Amino acid sequence: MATPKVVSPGLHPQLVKLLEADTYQYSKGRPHPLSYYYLSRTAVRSIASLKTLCFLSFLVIIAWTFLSRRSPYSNAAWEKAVLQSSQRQEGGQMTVLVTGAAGFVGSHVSLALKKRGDGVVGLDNFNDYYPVELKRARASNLEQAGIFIVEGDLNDQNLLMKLFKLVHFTHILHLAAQAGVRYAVKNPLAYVHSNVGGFVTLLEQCKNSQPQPAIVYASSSSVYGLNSKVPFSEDDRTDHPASLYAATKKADEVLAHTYNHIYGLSITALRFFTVYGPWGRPDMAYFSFTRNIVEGKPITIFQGPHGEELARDFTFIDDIVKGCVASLDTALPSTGSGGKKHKKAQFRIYNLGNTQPVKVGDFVSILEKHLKKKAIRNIIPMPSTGDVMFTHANVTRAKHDLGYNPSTDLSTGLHIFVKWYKSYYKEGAGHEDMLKGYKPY
Ligand SMILES: O=C(O)[C@H]1O[C@H](OP(=O)(O)OP(=O)(O)OC[C@H]2O[C@@H](n3ccc(=O)[nH]c3=O)[C@H](O)[C@@H]2O)[C@H](O)[C@@H](O)[C@H]1O
Repeated sequence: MATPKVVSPGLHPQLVKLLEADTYQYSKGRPHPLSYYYLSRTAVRSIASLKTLCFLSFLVIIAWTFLSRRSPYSNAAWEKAVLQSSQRQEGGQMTVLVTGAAGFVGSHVSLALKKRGDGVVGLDNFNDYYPVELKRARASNLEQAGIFIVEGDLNDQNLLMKLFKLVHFTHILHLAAQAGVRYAVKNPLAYVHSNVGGFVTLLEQCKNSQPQPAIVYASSSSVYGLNSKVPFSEDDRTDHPASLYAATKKADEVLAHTYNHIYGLSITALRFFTVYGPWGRPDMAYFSFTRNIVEGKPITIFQGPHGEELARDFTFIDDIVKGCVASLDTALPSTGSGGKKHKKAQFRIYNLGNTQPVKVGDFVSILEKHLKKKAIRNIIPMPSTGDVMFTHANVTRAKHDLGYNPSTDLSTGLHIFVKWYKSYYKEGAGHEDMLKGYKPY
């Protein structure tokens, strides 16, 4: 092939040299090292490589930022905080993992355990079932007491593995759950995820631990469902749940039995009866009714099919805390290792109620007295969202085994709650905005 002629009159000699060199590629089949073609290709390639490098660096920075936010548990500071929180102080006998530590019951029991010297590590996913700011505020109380809350989900096997590798927990107080009876109609899978999936993930981790911890966990009065024998005793039938929430709590009880039977895990189920008190749950009636009465808004009171009033065995938080602590103190060690049970392990179920059911209308009257304000009562037929007509605990077994003795009557307990509510949500305290726009299901 003939070499193309480069005509270059009047051009700068350096440019002529380059243009001539550019023809080199035609004759030799490859670009001359001085050609435009070669130089421009090289420049383009360098720019492209630089671009790729910049893009990759950008990806790395994004991934690092994302992972470091999603997995705060991968750094040394996190491990130090967990270890510090797990340290026992003088008088402490156990090292407890409290799941749901930023929750209502979890935060109270964590503080009680820490106060007497036990090592306490919290775990909570800070979900937004009700305003998260309240959970953050509880968590900040715990932080001040030296309790670190790991932020993560129970279903995260890697997180649990890492946590159990770092700390030898003697006890697990498992209170994390998707709570609320009526919301289960709206979001059933949230209950399956937390109450069934999360519980099994935790049991799996405990079963594999060496040595295995003893487990105390929250069941619910709702497992009695349509049971009509009063008061409710632990041996009564619990196979007629009225809500999906209750069904998942019943599932927990049978799952717990299986792990106790096969793997020797020591397990105690506590059936809580409508727990109320300071730092409580905004989705529950005592809280939302208080808010509405204070704000002059109507409250909705459910009625049975023949106009009957519903009744609950409302139980004050301090009594529940005592029941939880006594259950941990009396829990025997698990008996398994290497995925096998070596002898029969402890399996217990207790009612933790107040033993004095109160009709919802009377409970509202007590609230009115403490709030010094009348409620606007809107009475409607009970919607078919899983409520039961009444609950009433027989606590003979808990009394005998745990020394459980509920001592706060509803009026005293609501007085304490109202005092807390008024100081926490007082105008200007900055907390009132937390509840704005929130409406319990
Ligand atoms: O012991 C339990 O196992 C459960 O207790 C709690 O459920 P409940 O007993 O339903 O409490 P809560 O909502 O305070 O309603 C109280 C009463 O007010 C009635 N109620 C409620 C709302 C309303 O708008 N109107 C009304 O009449 C209502 O019908 C009821 O009669 C926990 O939420 C739950 O997580 C679980 O732990």
